[in-house]
Amino acid sequence: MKLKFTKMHGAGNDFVVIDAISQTVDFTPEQWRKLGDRRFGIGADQMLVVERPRAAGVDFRYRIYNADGGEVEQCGNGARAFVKFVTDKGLTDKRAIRVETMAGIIEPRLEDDGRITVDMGAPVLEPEKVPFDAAGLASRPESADALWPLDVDGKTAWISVVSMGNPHAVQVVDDSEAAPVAADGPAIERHARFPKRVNAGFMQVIGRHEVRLRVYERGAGETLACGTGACAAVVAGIRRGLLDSPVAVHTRGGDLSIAWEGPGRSVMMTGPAVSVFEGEIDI
Ligand SMILES: N[C@@H](CCC[C@H](N)C(=O)O)C(=O)O
Repeated sequence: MKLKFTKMHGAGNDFVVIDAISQTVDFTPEQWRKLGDRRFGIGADQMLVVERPRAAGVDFRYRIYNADGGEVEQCGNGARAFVKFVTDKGLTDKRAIRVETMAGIIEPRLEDDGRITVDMGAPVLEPEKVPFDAAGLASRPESADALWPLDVDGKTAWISVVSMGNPHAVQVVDDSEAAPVAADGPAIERHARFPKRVNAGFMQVIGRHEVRLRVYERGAGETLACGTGACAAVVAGIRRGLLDSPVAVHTRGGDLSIAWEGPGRSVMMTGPAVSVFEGEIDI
């Protein structure tokens, strides 16, 4: 079949976005992998699928597939791309949209300056719900957070665990550019203590309102930016007493602004979304 798509990115985290309202989309993991493949397909970190809603009181449903073909719960940069897509395609004229994801309902809003703010919901901080298997580990209390010792190829990484609908392990490093993202990222992603695998964040604190962040993403490898990773890192930094809201998060692909007023409150993420080109592929 011929599939119409739009290639987009949010701070360099790139997406193939597909309208599944006007097209039938029911692909195997192999087909998702082909779409995400940078040599044999289109190439993207994630594929985003826009569908009609299932629940009452929401505008759309959107689904997320990693480049490895697996469907996942949440994608922060993708949520912004989703808003630009449905707006540009004339699928809605609302500026505030309610959208179902596998992780629940999120509420993105198109700002006057073209950036998009997403209410990403409240972070989940209980290790077992991330999920993280903490059995037998002694945590190190740090301000309101608990750091967990994770054995990574014989070294100990002290991590915070946070779910933004999807799982994150965040560690603070002295220099994010020198951090062992390529070496340690895959080992953390598939560490036995994370039964659903995990996104591994490496955060350098620049000041109380500013960090640099690199993320080795579950199912995609290191990306130029990770929206939920930025939310999780800021939540961890605030809980550790290192940061105050709002926080500017510098990634290799651009900047995001993250605000969080504390436990039980939503994390608000603001950033760009860009359309790059449209196309059609045989799939
Ligand atoms: N790039 C995303 C996260 C996409 C999903 C992630 N790789 C996972 O498997 O949880 C973002 O911007 O949040």
